[in-house]
Amino acid sequence: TYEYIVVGSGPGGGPLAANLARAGHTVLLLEAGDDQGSNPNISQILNFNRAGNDPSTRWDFFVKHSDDQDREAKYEHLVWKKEDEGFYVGTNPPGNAQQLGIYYPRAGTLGGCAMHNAGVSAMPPAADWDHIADMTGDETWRAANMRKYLTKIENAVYTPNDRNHGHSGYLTLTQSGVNVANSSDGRTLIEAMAQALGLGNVAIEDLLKRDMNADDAQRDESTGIFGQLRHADAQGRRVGTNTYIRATLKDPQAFPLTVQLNSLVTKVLFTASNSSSPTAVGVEYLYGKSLYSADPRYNASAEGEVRQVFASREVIIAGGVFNTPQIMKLSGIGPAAELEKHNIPVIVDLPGVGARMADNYETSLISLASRDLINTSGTHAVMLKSSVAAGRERDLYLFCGAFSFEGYWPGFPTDYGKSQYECAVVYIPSRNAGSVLLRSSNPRDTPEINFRFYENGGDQDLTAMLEGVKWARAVFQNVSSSLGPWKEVHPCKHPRTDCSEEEQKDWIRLQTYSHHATSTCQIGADGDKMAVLDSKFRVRGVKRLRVVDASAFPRVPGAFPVLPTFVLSEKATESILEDVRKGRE
Ligand SMILES: Cc1cc2nc3c(=O)[nH]c(=O)nc-3n(C[C@H](O)[C@H](O)[C@H](O)COP(=O)(O)OP(=O)(O)OC[C@H]3O[C@@H](n4cnc5c(N)ncnc54)[C@H](O)[C@@H]3O)c2cc1C
Repeated sequence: TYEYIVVGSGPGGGPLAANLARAGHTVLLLEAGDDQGSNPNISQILNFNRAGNDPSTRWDFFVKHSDDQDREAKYEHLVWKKEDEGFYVGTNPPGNAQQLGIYYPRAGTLGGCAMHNAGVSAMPPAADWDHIADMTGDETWRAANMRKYLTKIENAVYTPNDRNHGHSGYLTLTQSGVNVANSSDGRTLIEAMAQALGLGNVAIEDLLKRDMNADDAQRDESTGIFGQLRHADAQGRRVGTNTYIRATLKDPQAFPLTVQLNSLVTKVLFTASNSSSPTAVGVEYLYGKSLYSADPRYNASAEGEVRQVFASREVIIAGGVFNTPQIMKLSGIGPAAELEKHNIPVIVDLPGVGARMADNYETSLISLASRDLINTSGTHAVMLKSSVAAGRERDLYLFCGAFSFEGYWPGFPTDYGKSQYECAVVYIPSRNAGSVLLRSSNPRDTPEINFRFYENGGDQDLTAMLEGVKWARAVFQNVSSSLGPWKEVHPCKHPRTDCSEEEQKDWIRLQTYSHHATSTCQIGADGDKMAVLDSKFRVRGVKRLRVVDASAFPRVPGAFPVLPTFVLSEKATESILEDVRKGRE
């Protein structure tokens, strides 16, 4: 028995477990994967594409983007399983290949997806935090209050003298900054972008030092070029979940944290399933390597050992956006009809579990210069406001550089050679139309995941994304140097230059990808039957159970969810410790 059991070690659960232990509580952190923190594919942030393909951390999910079979079949990187068990990627599969779906990577490892992501670290607009305060009436969610969690956890080495940032937290943030401008070709392109933004003779170095997380009242409306921030140190080593957990484990006398790896939690244990207020008392898990079928090393005949462990204070679920709702449903918390279909006894009928999933939409403009680009390294960000931007906030986040990234599939990304340059376009406002449903009651099966892209507000969203693409295209066309003429790879494939807006929108609609899913166990208002959590992360209808991960956000926070999830973890720590102080159950 431990005081707290935390399930999952990503940016939600990992720091929370460490924080509770640092506050003197006994904590068991259960993680389905193992520790690859010393594997260079994982530990060096710029190896993120290698990390995403590394079988030692990879969890392969295959999802749908819509309910429309024809549309799904046109996705250029659709994944199939061949007869020889290998993957085929494309729209013309060999005979007898089985359609798996659209690849959506997750990391099943100590540190969660913060161990294979690109590490881009952006605070959301104030409106995203204020939305939670407005919905729940809990004023502690106001953006003005949430800033303190960022300054507590961050070590903003890129801005050492800025007192509105923190410099002693566990989360080192670095900026790709001026390196990007060190090559003449990179510089030429950024200068063309500055020109397109009407920035006149501003020094490129100054633009690349702009802080997208500045504590500035105008921040959410300010557009233009920014340095890309990452949770990594100056040597490019990933910093965050894994490093913070390891640092906490170094002093077991002071910090009573136990990390149990290779432990797939299968359900939460309750006092009595027929009680009027069921109380979480522990979890059941399978102990063994690669027990989840998303793991490429999965072997169905290795069944693992069933174990139980108990919590005297609370159980906290932080399995990530797909696994948290799966664990909740397997435990009897979810839509009653779905649970009954799988013969799972209902503890609480909570229809919001696994519903209203959201994600940022992402597309890309890739073009090939007329010659190889020289010495271009790194990426920078450009934030824009489209014509459909709600209120006054910027709604497009572009990251540009000499790379190609077109979404995910086993073996991603493509490489169009040394002349490639891309601006990836992330659309910030998100829609909640997706779902995570149980395929079966077997905890080793992956759930059925459907994002239902563009189901709500699609035209408006596509208009905004196309504007991002058109902006980047105009930059390429206006670069006055030996780099042109450019050959566009997509959306308007060279040699065509006359694609209509509708054609381009159709291409974007079909080929949009994503990797920032959130909101499958949302915080919501009292009285909202779809709300899964209250504003203190407590699961409604049961006692001593919380969810602390990206599932909890009512919508995707800004353009990139990882930093907000680190912040959320800090807020949850405070809520839990406050209950201890006040002697609340
Ligand atoms: C390829 C990729 C790139 C990304 N790039 C960025 C980026 O640059 N910037 C950004 O802001 N965001 C990025 N993201 C998203 C971001 O990393 C996630 O939003 C964030 O990690 C979510 O944190 P989490 O704690 O909710 O869950 P996760 O990070 O998914 O962690 C969940 C953990 O729980 C464990 N777990 C799951 N089920 C069980 C179980 N049953 N028992 C025990 N353990 C379990 C998993 O193994 C995992 O370690 C990216 C995501 C992906 C997939």
